[in-house]
Amino acid sequence: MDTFPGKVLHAVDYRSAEGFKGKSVLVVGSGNSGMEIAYDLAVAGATTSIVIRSELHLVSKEVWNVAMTLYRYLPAWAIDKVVLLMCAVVFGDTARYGLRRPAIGPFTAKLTTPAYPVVDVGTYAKIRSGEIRVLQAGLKSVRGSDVEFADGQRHAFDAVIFATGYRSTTNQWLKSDDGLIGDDGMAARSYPKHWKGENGLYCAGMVRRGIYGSYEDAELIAQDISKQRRSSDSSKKAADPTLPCIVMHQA
Ligand SMILES: NC(=O)C1=CN([C@@H]2O[C@H](COP(=O)(O)OP(=O)(O)OC[C@H]3O[C@@H](n4cnc5c(N)ncnc54)[C@H](OP(=O)(O)O)[C@@H]3O)[C@@H](O)[C@H]2O)C=CC1
Ligand SMILES: O=C(O)C(=O)Cc1c[nH]c2ccccc12
Repeated sequence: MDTFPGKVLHAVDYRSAEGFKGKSVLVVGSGNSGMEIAYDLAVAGATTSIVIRSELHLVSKEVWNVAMTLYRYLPAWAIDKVVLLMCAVVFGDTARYGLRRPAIGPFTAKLTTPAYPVVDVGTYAKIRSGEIRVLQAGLKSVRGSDVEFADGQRHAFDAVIFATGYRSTTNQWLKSDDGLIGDDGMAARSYPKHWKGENGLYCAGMVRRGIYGSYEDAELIAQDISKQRRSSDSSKKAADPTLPCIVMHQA
């Protein structure tokens, strides 16, 4: 990227499409961040391309709301069938436009892997109309404003936005050796034994179980803190001077 003359930023620093109107912008990464940023850029009048190098499940907010509701009543494989059927009606065959679906169903994937579906905010309509161009191979090299892709395509861009995801920084600031946090900065132990460490250390939302997973952790932690307060009150001992510490992360 040293020779690239244009603007380069990571999604974390993206605020708006201001300054990108009329520019040719490459978005690298097709998670929820990349797909939302590509939409934002296209609406603002940027000539937008997005790198989608892997399979992904595109869903709509409405379809995913149904999936989350069905979780109380149906097993994951059945929810997958319902979701894929509804998505076929809403989107048609997404693979025609470079959005190939994984073999594993979207709900099974959410429960058993870190992969979360992409919730369409209007990006798909712009891909279908050709307003957003899909590039199906990763970056190979950059020479000046020319970007070469792994499939041999070459295109010139004025700006590149890396929506390539995040790493947890917990281990940079937290010294803990009780095995609560793993080397990757996420929970070391697996669900449902992941949330409570020693000496009032807890973690919430660190096992990639979505928004509802964070909410369950938060409830368990609040109950645990409240239980300890009650037991120290009843024995009339001085309150434990250790304050609880909660590490939170949404991924
Ligand atoms: N509205 C919402 O609900 C939103 C939710 N989120 C959530 O926040 C979290 C972070 O999302 P996000 O920032 O999108 O990150 P993600 O980790 O979800 O996605 C990263 C994307 O970058 C791609 N990528 C990584 N490295 C490269 C590379 N070298 N070349 C090409 N592609 C690459 C990945 O593809 P590959 O799979 O091939 O590695 C993937 O498509 C997720 O849990 C997401 O669901 C984020 C934004 C909005
Ligand atoms: O907690 C989760 O994993 C969720 O998927 C929460 C959720 C429920 N309905 C939605 C619709 C769009 C995006 C997320 C959700």
